[in-house]
Amino acid sequence: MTTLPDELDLLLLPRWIVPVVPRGLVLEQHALAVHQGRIVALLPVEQTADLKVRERRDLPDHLLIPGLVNAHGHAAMSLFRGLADDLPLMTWLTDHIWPAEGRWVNADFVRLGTQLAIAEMLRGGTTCFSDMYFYPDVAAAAATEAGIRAQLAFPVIDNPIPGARDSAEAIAKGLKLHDETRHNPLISVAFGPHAPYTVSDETLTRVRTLADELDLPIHMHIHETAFEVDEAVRLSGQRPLQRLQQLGLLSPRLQAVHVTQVNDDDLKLLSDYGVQVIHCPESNMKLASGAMPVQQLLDAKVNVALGTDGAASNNDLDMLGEMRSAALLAKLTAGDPTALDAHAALHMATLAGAQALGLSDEIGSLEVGKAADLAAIDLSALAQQPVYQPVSQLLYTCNAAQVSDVWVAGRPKLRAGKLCSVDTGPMLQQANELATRIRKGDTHES
Ligand SMILES: CSC[C@H]1O[C@@H](n2cnc3c(O)ncnc32)[C@H](O)[C@@H]1O
Ligand SMILES: [Zn+2]
Repeated sequence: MTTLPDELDLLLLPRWIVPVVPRGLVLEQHALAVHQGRIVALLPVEQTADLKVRERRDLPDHLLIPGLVNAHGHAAMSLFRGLADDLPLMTWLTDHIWPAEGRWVNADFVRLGTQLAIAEMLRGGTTCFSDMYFYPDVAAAAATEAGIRAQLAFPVIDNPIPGARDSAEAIAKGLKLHDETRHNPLISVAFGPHAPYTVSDETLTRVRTLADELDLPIHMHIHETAFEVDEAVRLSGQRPLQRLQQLGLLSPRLQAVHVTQVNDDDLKLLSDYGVQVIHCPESNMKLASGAMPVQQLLDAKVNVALGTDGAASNNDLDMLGEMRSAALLAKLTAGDPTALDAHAALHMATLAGAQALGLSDEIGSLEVGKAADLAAIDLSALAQQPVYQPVSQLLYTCNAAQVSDVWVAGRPKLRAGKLCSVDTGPMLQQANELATRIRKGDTHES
């Protein structure tokens, strides 16, 4: 047994611990010890009596789990929450979201929207998120300041975008961000080619070459709707996944987001190439984009992570709610109530997310040596009694409101339901002032 430090930074004593590895394990009468930002022990409570600790937290009604990993979103779009609802994807994007982005998105917008999204995510137990949005350098700074883990997928599109005149400039800026953040333990950077229908073969080839050279992930919306796939077949005779295979993009470093359209050939490609797949069930349902065949993918040994997508299409960033939606939708899609059980859904929202983002050596499960990214959920509410199985309760009765405490790399971010060191007042005031102007169609952007 490894020796513990003379004095531990933190000792947590929750009612239950679900470490996610090994799958299905629920520990009672156990404690988790944290030192210098890392998990240093998971041990029976009776072995903790003589331990010297700086802080000891009793969590008598709580379930301790790994921090949730939101594997896909557009954080700053929190400022567009509710702007355009109940529409299909392409109408939503082309008639509402893209015009609004062209008019309103600048560095200040991204700073405020990302700060707001981070506050919401920490409040709901998310300790790591993947973001694909404009001004990724600004989003990286907001994440660093808040002390949350993030993957920034810098956007690459064959059109001018806020913050970059063309794809070459977007790539140059993205690689600069990669260089500047290489020593930042909370930040990682990925290529973010938006979607098969907005990025040319030439640009995708450039992305693939650079991603191979630098060993960086590629994060992309793929096979989101039947329309996307049918249009690609109509125009080129190929499904997007076939095209990406030809261009050399399929690999375990590809993070394919949405993937609601999967025929047998697609399934084989995803499985053979070890592509990471990211499921966004609520966005897919709200835009009626389609339903990912989750159980089929899992049966084919494809890693499936979970994401909320942006707040403009979800409309929240609540990963516990997303887990429940994923489980319910998987059962309906498979016609099988055993599909995506509670432990499988928790795995999807934690370790599978970490694996998809290339971070599973560091986060995603409660194992000695991993970073202390943790969430405690209070299961004492009336509507949660009695508790036969805490993970069942977590999945089928909880949402963000029951998350009580959150740590990232051992640092407290939420304590007894209150965000630590974030004053949401000014942020909310600015967000509401901006929303008033957006609603009125104000043309002045300062
Ligand atoms: C290149 S920055 C991200 C870009 O993507 C847009 N977006 C948001 N949600 C979706 C979605 O579900 N599918 C495709 N594109 C989406 C966002 O508005 C930005 O323009
Ligand atoms: Zn998206």
